[in-house]
Amino acid sequence: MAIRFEVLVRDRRSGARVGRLVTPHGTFETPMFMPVGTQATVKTLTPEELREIGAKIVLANTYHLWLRPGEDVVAEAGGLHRFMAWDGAILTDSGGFQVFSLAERRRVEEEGVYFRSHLDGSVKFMSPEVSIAVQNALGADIIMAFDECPPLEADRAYVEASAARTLRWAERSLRAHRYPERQALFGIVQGGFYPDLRVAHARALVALDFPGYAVGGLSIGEPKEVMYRILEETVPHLPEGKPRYLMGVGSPDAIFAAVERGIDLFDSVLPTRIARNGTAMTSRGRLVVRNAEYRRSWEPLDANCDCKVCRTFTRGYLRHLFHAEEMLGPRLLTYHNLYFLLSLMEGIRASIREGRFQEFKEAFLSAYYADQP
Ligand SMILES: Nc1nc2c(CCNCC3CCCC3)c3[nH]c(NCCc4ccccc4)nc3cc2c(=O)[nH]1
Ligand SMILES: [Zn+2]
Repeated sequence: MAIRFEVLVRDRRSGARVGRLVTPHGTFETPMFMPVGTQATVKTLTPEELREIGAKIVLANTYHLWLRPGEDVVAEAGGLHRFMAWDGAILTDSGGFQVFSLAERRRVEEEGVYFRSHLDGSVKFMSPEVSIAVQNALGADIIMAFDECPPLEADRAYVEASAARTLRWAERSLRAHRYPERQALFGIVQGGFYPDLRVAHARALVALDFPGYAVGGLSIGEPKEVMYRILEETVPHLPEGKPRYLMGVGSPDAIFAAVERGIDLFDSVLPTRIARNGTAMTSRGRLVVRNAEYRRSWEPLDANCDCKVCRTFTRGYLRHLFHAEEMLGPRLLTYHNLYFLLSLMEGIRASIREGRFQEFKEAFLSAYYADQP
């Protein structure tokens, strides 16, 4: 078994649960947030810093690494873990979503997707077989089936046809997978915002007996209530004893809502992306360090955070770094934002264990969104 998962504690008032996920590169408890390291690096941080902040599993991207440096190069280095010197767990996305969100002029066929590389404009072709071969070469502990995430504005007919094709692609992904004993292949549930299509797709994927399941096709601009409703309709049809991964979600409110609907794993570029733009996530909401009000502020980013950044630097200094365009600015905010999210996950796990998840959620969200309308 490439991975083992077991539910340790169930919340009595919601679908929230604490689980334990065992991988060849470490064991950790869920719910868990997975920092995104698209091009084999969580931007600006070293693997040692990732360990310091408590990261247990990071994401890398098939699409990017296939185009550059090439999966053959990474394989020659001994695989992703050796290449990036990260001995924790790694999950690679299948590249489907990135083709649809990055490449220009793409064409989706039964065979796969033709598109132009965003790097040099050359014509490329990606399919379940190509995606799985690349993910097998990269060597991540968890890999994803090749899927299509339909655009937000797709109509029911398109979504239905796309989900049916994604199901056929899921079967092709399973057949193409060469190392099921050491890389766990997760299926990805699609079906747009149509509960009946979601349930049918979930059941069909469950019949294929994947070791874990992702809920895809969400967090693409739909209202949060729509996402929450789709989770309510979909998650109950996924096996209780297998991990559930909600793709592309990383804001505190959405994380809480998804945890209480039974989600175990999350990923988002949000904390690292806004950090590089100078926005910190703090216990009292977002804080834009560039603001003039912090020019002479000698307090930490977050008085309730015990991370190295909050124990060492002040808001005034961080504001200066961003105004001076010093590279230390994005580094320090990335370090803090990931620490903040990873400690939020620790708080969620503890609250589920102690039967006070709802209270923890209300207290955290009222402080985090206090000043916002
Ligand atoms: N295969 C697949 N991947 C999806 C992803 C990518 C998840 N992160 C991958 C990492 C691997 C490397 C890159 C990312 C998604 N990300 C989002 N929303 C993110 C929205 C967002 C965008 C920017 C900022 C914040 C939120 N929805 C997603 C749906 C799917 C999907 O159906 N199928
Ligand atoms: Zn901090």
